[in-house]
Amino acid sequence: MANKHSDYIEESTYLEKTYDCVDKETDYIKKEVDILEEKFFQIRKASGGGYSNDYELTQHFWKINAKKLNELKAAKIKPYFGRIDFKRLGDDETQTYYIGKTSVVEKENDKRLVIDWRAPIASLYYSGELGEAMYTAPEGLIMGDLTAKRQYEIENRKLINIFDKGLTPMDEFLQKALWQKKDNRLKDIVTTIQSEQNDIIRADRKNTVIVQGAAGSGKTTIVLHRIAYLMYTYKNILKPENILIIVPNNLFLNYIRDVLPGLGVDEIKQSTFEDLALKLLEKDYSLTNAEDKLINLLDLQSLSNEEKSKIRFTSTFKGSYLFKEIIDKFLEDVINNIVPKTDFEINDYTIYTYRDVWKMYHEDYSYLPVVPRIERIKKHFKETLEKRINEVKDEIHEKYDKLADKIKGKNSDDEKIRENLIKLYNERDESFDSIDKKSLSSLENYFKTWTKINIEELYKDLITNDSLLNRYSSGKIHRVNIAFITKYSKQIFKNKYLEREDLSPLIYIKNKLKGSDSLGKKFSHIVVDEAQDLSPMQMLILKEISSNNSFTIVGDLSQGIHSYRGINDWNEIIEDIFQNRKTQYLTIKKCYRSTREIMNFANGVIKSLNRKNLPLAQPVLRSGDKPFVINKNRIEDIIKDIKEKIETFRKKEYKSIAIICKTSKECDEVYKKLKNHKCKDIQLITGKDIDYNGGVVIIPSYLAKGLEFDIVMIYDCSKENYIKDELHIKLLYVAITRALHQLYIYCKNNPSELIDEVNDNLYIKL
Ligand SMILES: Nc1ncnc2c1ncn2[C@@H]1O[C@H](COP(=O)(O)OP(=O)(O)OP(=O)(O)O)[C@@H](O)[C@H]1O
Repeated sequence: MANKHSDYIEESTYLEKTYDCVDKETDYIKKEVDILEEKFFQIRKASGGGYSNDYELTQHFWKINAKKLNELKAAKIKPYFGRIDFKRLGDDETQTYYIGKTSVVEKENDKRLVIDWRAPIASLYYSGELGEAMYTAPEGLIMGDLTAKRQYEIENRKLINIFDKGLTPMDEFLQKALWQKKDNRLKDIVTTIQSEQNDIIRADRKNTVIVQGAAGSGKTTIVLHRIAYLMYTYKNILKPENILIIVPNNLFLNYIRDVLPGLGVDEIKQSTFEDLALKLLEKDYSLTNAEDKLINLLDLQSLSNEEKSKIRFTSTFKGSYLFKEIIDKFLEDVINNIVPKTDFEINDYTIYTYRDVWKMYHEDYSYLPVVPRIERIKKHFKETLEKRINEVKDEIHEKYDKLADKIKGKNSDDEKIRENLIKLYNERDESFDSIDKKSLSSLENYFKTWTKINIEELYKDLITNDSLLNRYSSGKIHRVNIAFITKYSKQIFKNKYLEREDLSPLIYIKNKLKGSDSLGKKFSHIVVDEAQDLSPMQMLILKEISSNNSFTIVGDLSQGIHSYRGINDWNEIIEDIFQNRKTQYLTIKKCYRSTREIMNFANGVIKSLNRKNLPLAQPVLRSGDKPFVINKNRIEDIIKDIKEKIETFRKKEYKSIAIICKTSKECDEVYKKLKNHKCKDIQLITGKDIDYNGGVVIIPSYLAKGLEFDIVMIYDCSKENYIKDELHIKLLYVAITRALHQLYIYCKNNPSELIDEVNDNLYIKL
């Protein structure tokens, strides 16, 4: 216990002093907030609700104070959790640093009692070993000697425990955190960030950081902490509205929504790729249901294997780098054929020759994307038209002057000459008039002869046209596959839909033809979670809306249940999309979510994939029950067992229990059956836009991806329901790795081959 520690009295005094400071600071800021709120009221009254500079300024200070007050609220519970003693090379004295979620400063003497966990030196707390140590600060690498590393357990303003690195196992602290029961929200981990996680959180902002992380290794948690770190470290450069997080669905968005505000970061833009894509396209396309394709691929009856493989191929193709190259070639031809091979004429007088226009289009303005280029040329024409017409008129003048000279030189009487000259000059003036009158309409008509650019039509032309795809793919795709792609796409478009795989090529075309400005503002940092489900083409689009290639991309290929439209190898992204420029590839293997037994079992299942380049997750620390595989002859008996287990776990106060099914249809069936058995308070999640409320939930595994539950029961993992193919292996792996403490797998009659192949020492058969 802490009171047996030799530094207990000293540490307790420091804690009291810190609490004192937090209390005082809180009182001070509360008063400031009151004053500012009163000021608000007065300004509003005086300005009658109108805009005022003073109001903006007051609001700015109010926001800063309200944020600090929030941070102090957390500090009031626990002002710090760790400490390091560090002697900088060349210094005589060792300095002590207490580390907390937010800094605490003594106003009177400006003394920092607690430093923020994101401060450069705090990195030593997470990654430094006792002895020689170093960390990176804005001024460069700082070397020195790390003489102590300490953790504190504080409850109700009292010091409960002190752990010293080297004397007590530091894992104890982490163990306690991991044994906690989880509710419906992800939590921050500032007190227990591990060294390999710290490296990702603090990785160079300018790099494209790509992380392959095992299930439960903390990827989601880490990226959120990385954002908090970046916002703190680069507060003068990064604005929250310029940071973007891409998440798989809205359920997931709700699941992570407390973490960033808890770390003092607000107003970060978070979106699914589809929502973002529709905004970039500025059109409200109707999309086919995102999960329908997966459900079709999982259905073991409706489609033949050949059909499934073609559907998979079409999805892969639409998101591939190869398709990007095909689009490039196709657009090159479109762009080269926009300008008609004719002169711009008015009344047979050439205002601009085809050669002039060609030069403008292919040389003078070729630096512009084609749509703004055409606009620029139109503008140029309008600006110079009058001058050009005057030049043409001068030529006409000359022509008529010559004609007049001829008339004058003729041997006719004066009256005749006069008549002819009047006729000639009238003709000339009429011609001038006509040119003037027709100038604008001729210009318009001339541009009407240019090929029209309609992004949607261009895309649909390409993806539904066998000969175009054949021509531009240069034999890289088999004709049979092309025929399927075009037929399949026609069918979707006929029903006035697009599928999500169509969105990125459309944006790509828009970007190519209209330029990246047409995609709106650029982001200074983009985070992609569950990145294995995004295609190379989607990554390319994200790259287009990034101002600097500053990315944090995390995912797990073992969980790539959408691998038919996602990424199968991180090298595809590193080489094709980011072209090896400033990319940093990292792997994290340790799983913090599930017990060792659950993770060993999950590894047994994923081994069936036979992928040598996929590192297995390393289970750490916690040990619990082996997973239970429960075999019943009747579905009714499975339901009864699930019901009994729910009742038992509820009594044990587990906060989150999931029954994970293969599809939403299966979820509906289980839900009805449990209801018939009077099993109450169960939430059914099958669609999108839903928030998990905690407690018992029935959910398909593709929606459970990213989430976690104290107890997981997998419904019907029988031979007929889970076959040995890539999709089923990954789906089962995802379901298993959602469990923190206990896992039950139900099978009707016989377990799936995927379970049979796991070493039977790794689970208990019931
Ligand atoms: N250093 C840590 N200390 C305490 N808990 C941690 C730590 N790292 C991760 N965790 C916990 O492990 C669980 C898994 O984290 P998270 O969901 O971020 O992992 P993930 O890699 O995104 O998982 P998946 O890919 O399987 O969805 C969470 O409960 C998280 O709080």
